[in-house]
Amino acid sequence: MAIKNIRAASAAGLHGHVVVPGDKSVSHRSVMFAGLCNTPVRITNFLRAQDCMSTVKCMQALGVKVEDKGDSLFVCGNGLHGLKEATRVIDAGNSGTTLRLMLGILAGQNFLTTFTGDPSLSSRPMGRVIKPLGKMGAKIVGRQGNSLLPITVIPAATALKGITYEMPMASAQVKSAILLAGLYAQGITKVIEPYPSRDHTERMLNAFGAKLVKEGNCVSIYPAENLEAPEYIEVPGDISSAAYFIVAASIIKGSDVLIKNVGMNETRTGIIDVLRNMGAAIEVSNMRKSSGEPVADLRVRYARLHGTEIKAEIVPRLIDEIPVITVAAMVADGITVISGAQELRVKESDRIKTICNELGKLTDALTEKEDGLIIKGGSIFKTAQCDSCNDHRIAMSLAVAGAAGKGVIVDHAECVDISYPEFYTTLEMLKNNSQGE
Ligand SMILES: O=C(O)C1=C[C@@H](OP(=O)(O)O)[C@@H](O)[C@H](O)C1
Ligand SMILES: C=C(OP(=O)(O)O)C(=O)O
Repeated sequence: MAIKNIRAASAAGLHGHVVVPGDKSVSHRSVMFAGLCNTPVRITNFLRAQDCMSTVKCMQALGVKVEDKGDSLFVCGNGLHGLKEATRVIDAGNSGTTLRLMLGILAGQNFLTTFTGDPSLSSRPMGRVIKPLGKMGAKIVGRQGNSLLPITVIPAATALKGITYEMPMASAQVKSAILLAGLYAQGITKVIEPYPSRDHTERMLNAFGAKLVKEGNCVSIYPAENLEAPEYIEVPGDISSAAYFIVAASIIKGSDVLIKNVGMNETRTGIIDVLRNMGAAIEVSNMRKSSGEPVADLRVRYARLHGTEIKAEIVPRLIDEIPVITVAAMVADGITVISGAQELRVKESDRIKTICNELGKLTDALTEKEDGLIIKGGSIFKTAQCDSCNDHRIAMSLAVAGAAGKGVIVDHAECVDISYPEFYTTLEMLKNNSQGE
């Protein structure tokens, strides 16, 4: 499936209900942290997509037993100090989260590990975790002055030491890598971020008995002797996957869609705040907790949207949703300006460029800025053949734009398998449901 032909939605719009798959960030962490315990952990609603499977293979290579029994994933580790040296180079695939968090876990081990990855991951900056881990005493080397894959973690001569680190960017991956290394360090490790990023690591480590203290944008972790897992973890639905249907239902006339079991952690709900601010009709109901994370059902109906301004402080709360928010802004009345989003340049693709080049084939509305975009709303959609550039979030955003406009052909469409393998089937199902179902 190298090419996918997405047809425009009918005049009836999108209808029906969707249960989005498990959250990617929480799935990664569940298998990593469970693998650092010495009692078995059952994980339900684990995201079986390529990125999370990279994490599973990584933990298996380090001696952790992970078994998929259909409805649940069973993880059985050998304790916080029980990881074993892998016999081969470990492939982190396309997943930045896998590689960066694993570097944090491995920084304090007394064995050697070498990582590789796909061409996209091999061009993404890793100095942002290697530098602070180096300050803690870790020995990590890589290509291009210890900044790119392949990367080797060398056993450190002495124990890691806690540091206070002021992060130059708001990044949950960098924060998490340092906090994980902090579990193995002597003394307290403190991380300060410019703006709050997703806090799944802090919540889950806390539930596993680690001592963390949060004060504003600063979080400290104490060294741990061991981690104690709950018997089971239920992964909430991924709001980043729900985002495509939240936007599609908001911009396709006649739509009325119910999205069930969506993770509502407030470090992730920036998209709801922004779309509501643009006039979207999003109703939240059935708010509850799922293994320490808030979840809810979302009813989204078509509404006329207007342009907005998205600034640096909210960007970490919606970083992965900016490609699809751009699609909403292309339809909205007036101008939308996105600033402070330069982190998009170091994702699976340079997302600012890819958005402008590929979504730009469907409209004249987009202007590139160094740190974001200017989007002229109310634009006429054309149809075109566009390239996802092997970036899953771009592929799904192109599909939403095609469904909302005049259709689109997506090249390298199969990359949705990174985070949402059932995406195209679900979109077609919503398009085919008759109105008032
Ligand atoms: O910690 C995580 O699970 C993630 C953090 C974000 O990356 P950064 O922390 O690099 O911004 C996000 O883009 C990525 O999809 C998942
Ligand atoms: C940036 C993403 O993931 P990662 O950094 O884990 O590759 C993403 O899923 O959009």
